[in-house]
Amino acid sequence: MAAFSLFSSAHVTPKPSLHFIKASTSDLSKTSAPPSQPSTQSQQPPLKTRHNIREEARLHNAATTATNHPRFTAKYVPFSAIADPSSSDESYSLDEIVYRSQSGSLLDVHHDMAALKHFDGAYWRNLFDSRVGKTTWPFGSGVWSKKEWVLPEIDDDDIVSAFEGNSNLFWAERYGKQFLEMNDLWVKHCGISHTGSFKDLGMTVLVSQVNRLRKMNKPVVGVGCASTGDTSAALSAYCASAGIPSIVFLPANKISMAQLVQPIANGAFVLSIDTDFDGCMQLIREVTAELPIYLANSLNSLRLEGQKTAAIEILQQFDWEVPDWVIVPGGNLGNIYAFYKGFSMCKELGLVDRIPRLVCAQAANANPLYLYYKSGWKEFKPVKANTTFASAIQIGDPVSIDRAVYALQKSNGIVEEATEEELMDAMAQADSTGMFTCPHTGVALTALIKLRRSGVIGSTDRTVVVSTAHGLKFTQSKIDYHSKDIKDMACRYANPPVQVKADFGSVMDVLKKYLLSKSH
Ligand SMILES: Cc1ncc(COP(=O)(O)O)c(C=O)c1O
Ligand SMILES: N[C@@H](CCOP(=O)(O)O)C(=O)O
Repeated sequence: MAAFSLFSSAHVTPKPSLHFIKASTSDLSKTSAPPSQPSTQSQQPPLKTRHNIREEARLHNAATTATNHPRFTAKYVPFSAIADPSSSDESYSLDEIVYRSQSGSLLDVHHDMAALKHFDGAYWRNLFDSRVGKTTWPFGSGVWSKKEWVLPEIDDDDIVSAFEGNSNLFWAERYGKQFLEMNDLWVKHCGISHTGSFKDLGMTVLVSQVNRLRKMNKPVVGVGCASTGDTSAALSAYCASAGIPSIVFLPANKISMAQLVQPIANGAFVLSIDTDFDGCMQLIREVTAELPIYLANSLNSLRLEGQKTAAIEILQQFDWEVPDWVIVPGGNLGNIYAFYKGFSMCKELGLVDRIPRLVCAQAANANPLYLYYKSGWKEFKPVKANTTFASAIQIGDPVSIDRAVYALQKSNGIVEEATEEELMDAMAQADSTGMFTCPHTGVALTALIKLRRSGVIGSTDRTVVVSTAHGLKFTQSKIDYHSKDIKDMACRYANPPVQVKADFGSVMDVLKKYLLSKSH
């Protein structure tokens, strides 16, 4: 009770106003500089006199803030109005604490596209390319290197970043040739990241905005999420780095040990709740409506602004050539929309002339989107999600269902599903060619296998599979598979260790047998 009274004065979430609140004059002075090329090495002070990269950014911004460039801005609009933002006058400043529109629909971050269009596609391509691989604050991050398209108005000093993004786009040469007769297959390793999943891309944006809100004395005491393990890991790491309290709701016994230990190690307040992810999501929504805890799930559209940069990055890594297909595993369904948004902004702003076809891949044990797609988008029914090795997508009532449908319809997309055996076999096959994938990537690879077999994806189609988490977070599933310790699963690609006596003869015998099996 005492704890409750602590919050009573800050208890009420400020009422969303109908109109976008213009930044105050003091805010204006904080707005980002117009896009400019980062200083070259020779313009920088010699290493000895450099303070730190935040200070350098401050000095640089002070020197380059000019008035003859358009000011880039962004605001929340109802998701239902994204196709035609002028059809609704409902909008909110990103400095408001609001997650839903008046009618209860999702929100979207809408950028002032007219201002961004003052620069042509070549300008943006060159600007983004010029920032890759540098330590210039905050552009060393793959997310913040696209700052003008993400959170254009945030002060560089408020940004909380681990220089996330810029993840490896891996040419899956052997996997493609050996299993799929493909020569242009790529895996975007979003899991090779600070906390081991793509969630870092969105969380740097959300926690940076929270940092700004707290400096503005907005009522945000902590940040909270429901999670299947990856969102909570990212939230707790970024909050810990900024000194902001984080609160995570986890479904008891439904996430991997490696994921569970991440928020614990980063000092989050961890609630293990006897329900599933959908139950935790419901609870965090109720709690964040009552307490000054900012909601960090992808229901909050800020997250998707960071996640969309993975799509821009893919185009950049292909030297702005557009792949034919991008396959993304889907759970709460924010990410598939984030990819669509990244690609479509690149098209609208002239960086590329088309967008790829998107495939969303679900586990058959948690497949509400797949069922909806198969019904011809007639009727959406949430499902009770069953246990799956792809535990991070064990979600039956995805919050971003409308976003996902929009993304798929606009990209001539497809939804596929993977059984437990299919996803584990696909993961094991990929690993056997040198990757170390997570089961969710196994779901995406299964979608690819099915679409190749049916001829929908051709052998020369340039295809990107999005790997969403690091395999090291899911070692128990690999141990079970390679021990052939999974009920009703053949584990056809298991590679268990060979027990051998500690004498030369026994070791030679097994080695000769092995070498013989490899010699033809
Ligand atoms: C590893 C992993 N892959 C895929 C997903 C699916 O992403 P989304 O919820 O945005 O559909 C999640 C989270 O849900 C995840 O943690
Ligand atoms: N896989 C997610 C589930 C929640 O998704 P979110 O993108 O809405 O936060 C997780 O790791 O928690």
